[in-house]
Amino acid sequence: MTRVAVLGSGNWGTAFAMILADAGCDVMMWARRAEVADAINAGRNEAYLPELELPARVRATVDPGEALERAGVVVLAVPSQTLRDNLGQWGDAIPGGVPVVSLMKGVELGTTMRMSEVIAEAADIEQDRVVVVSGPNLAPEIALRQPAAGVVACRDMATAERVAAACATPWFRPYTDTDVTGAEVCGATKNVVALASGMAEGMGFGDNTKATIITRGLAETTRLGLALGAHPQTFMGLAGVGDLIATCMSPLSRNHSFGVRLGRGRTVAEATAELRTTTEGVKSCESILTLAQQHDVDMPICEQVVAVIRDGHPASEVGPRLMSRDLKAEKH
Ligand SMILES: NC(=O)C1=CN([C@@H]2O[C@H](COP(=O)(O)OP(=O)(O)OC[C@H]3O[C@@H](n4cnc5c(N)ncnc54)[C@H](O)[C@@H]3O)[C@@H](O)[C@H]2O)C=CC1
Ligand SMILES: O=C(CO)COP(=O)(O)O
Repeated sequence: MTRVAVLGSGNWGTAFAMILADAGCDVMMWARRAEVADAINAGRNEAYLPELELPARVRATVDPGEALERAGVVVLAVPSQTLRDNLGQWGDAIPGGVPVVSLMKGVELGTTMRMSEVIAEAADIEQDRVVVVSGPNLAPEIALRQPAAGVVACRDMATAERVAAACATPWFRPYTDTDVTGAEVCGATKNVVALASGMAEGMGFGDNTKATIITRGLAETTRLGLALGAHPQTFMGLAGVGDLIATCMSPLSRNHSFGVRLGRGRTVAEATAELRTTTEGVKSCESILTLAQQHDVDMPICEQVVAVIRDGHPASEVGPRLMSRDLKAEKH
């Protein structure tokens, strides 16, 4: 039986812990706050997923050393922008040789590094044992054990297979892959596209508009990914199209909900205060745009999301700006 450490006891850490337990693993979670660890040990993470009754195999502690002790797999589920700090605090306690799984969907501000790169650098982990899990996996639906699939990507296929085996259940189906870069670019960028899709919804636009944003969002995600060396097929898969559809259309997505508020005229500060949760695209839009500029990649939707979020432009200006650009061929 695999013992898994899940570092981060928020929405996705908790839902993924349940997947692992359902797949037969013993799970030890690390929580920042004692009341969260206590609640998990009592069977329910009241602060994040109160409706979910956790399997008895899921336990929690506030001591990262205790969580990581004897772990055969380590899973990281913290916000992208705090990951480096988190690893600074407990990265040394990660056991040697075991797979380290990133559940994060973001790009680090300042460095423009993907999460696997931050993990490798900050915790001195070989890239061959860094694994990325991505796909259309909204935590509240996962917590209800609704059928879903995801991608488990690692440069080393045998390591991807090992992690896939640790999280395969009758209702969660992991597909293995070796395209870590593609999975990460998809996961981070779809949050930015979901902000744009949410803005459109908040302004009262319907499904044609959202489908247009999703499809053109996929085009710019693909351009960025290919420039970074990703495999073209990844963008058509679960981490690409799959997660774009889920996140851009679902009211359960925090990025989508944040965008809806902006579309209704709220400021970034107001939307942040209303939602009070991790909304990765709000920070990563800027680092993704910088990454695109570094690689001379055109990302007009991302550019407009940055104009609204960083520069305070009204969401109502996004549509006219995108629609009035020079006409071009679709496959470009
Ligand atoms: N919630 C979802 O449906 C999904 C989330 N993800 C990704 O998983 C990652 C984590 O997201 P969630 O679990 O939803 O976030 P969350 O906000 O629900 O939980 C974040 C966890 O990180 C911990 N944490 C550690 N250090 C922190 C710090 N300095 N500041 C704030 N929190 C800190 C928090 O205590 C909390 O346990 C994100 O990158 C997100 O994009 C990916 C797929 C699905
Ligand atoms: O990544 C997710 C679903 O796959 C979760 O999306 P949000 O972070 O927008 O809630």
